[in-house]
Amino acid sequence: MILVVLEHDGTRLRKGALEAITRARQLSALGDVSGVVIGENLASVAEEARRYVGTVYVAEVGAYTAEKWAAAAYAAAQRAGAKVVIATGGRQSRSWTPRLAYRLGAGLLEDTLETSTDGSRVIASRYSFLNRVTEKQAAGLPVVITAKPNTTPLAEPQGEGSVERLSVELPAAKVEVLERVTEQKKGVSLTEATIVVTGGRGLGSPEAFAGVEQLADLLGGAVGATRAVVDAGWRPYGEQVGQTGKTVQPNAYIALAVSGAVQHQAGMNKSKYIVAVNKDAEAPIFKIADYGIVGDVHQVLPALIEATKKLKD
Ligand SMILES: Cc1cc2nc3c(=O)[nH]c(=O)nc-3n(C[C@H](O)[C@H](O)[C@H](O)COP(=O)(O)OP(=O)(O)OC[C@H]3O[C@@H](n4cnc5c(N)ncnc54)[C@H](O)[C@@H]3O)c2cc1C
Repeated sequence: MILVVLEHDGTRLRKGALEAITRARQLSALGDVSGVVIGENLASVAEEARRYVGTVYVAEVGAYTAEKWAAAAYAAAQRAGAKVVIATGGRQSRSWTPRLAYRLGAGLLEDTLETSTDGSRVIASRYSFLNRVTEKQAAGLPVVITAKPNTTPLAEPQGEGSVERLSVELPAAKVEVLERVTEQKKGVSLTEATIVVTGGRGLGSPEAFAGVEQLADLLGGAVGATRAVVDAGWRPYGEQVGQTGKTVQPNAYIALAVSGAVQHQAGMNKSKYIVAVNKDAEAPIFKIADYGIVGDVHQVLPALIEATKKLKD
């Protein structure tokens, strides 16, 4: 049996959960797929989840702590008899999956780009050594895997699974959460956005990002940035797209004054449509772009904003 720990936002499954289900289905030689939803008030996510997996285990354990998530995933893995556990890669899973792997006596394949099986082991590729190297790993069973977001197609619903409530033995908390303040983020999240508008160093200044933000807002998309821009302190690291930043897979990726270095491409080349604006016709980004405009971004971006406004009116 394969168990997928299904990430959600309290109401719906996140995109990363649908990618993790695809990963599980790709390993179907190792068993059927079940899932677990962990958190509080899980009725609606459990209902959605059962359209994707055979059994959905529901672990009502309250607000997040790494100990609770590890305990809930462990209980679900035991109940399901799972030898493979798959979760979405990210900050949160980096803290609870090692605990789970330890309790299961399992290997841990972290932040994998793709996974397959030779029948008895899971083979995975991932970036390592500060993302300078792509390496291939193999682990026997049991194994815990995290899948780097935006590397895998989203799963489609498949039938009607059952829902089972899980009783979880929670460890005594060693750390108490005294207060939790959630940042009110403007706009959509970069990794979940269907449109991403990314600005590169060729914009010339942090102020020029006002136009990037405006276009992203008009299109209902998110703002991305290259590492050159982040290193210069123009934009926060959370917006960096690429090998050492986020991987995105939107329907449309608009790259403004971005050269398209391989390390940047590693984070966006799976986008459905790529649109590039660059004054240099030889810029590498044009090699992967579906639509390209050779021109000065300071003229093209205002024109794009005006055209988008007109289309919306
Ligand atoms: C180990 C490692 C990891 C890395 N990880 C990442 C990563 O995660 N993400 C990432 O982005 N990079 C990463 N990099 C850096 C990467 O190699 C590039 O240096 C970076 O992507 C370049 O950013 P850029 O395209 O904004 O800048 P540049 O390469 O300087 O490109 C600017 C572009 O703007 C164009 N331009 C200039 N003025 C205008 C104008 N007025 N109008 C239109 N176009 C204009 C230029 O023609 C040029 O193509 C990494 C590098 C290493 C070594």
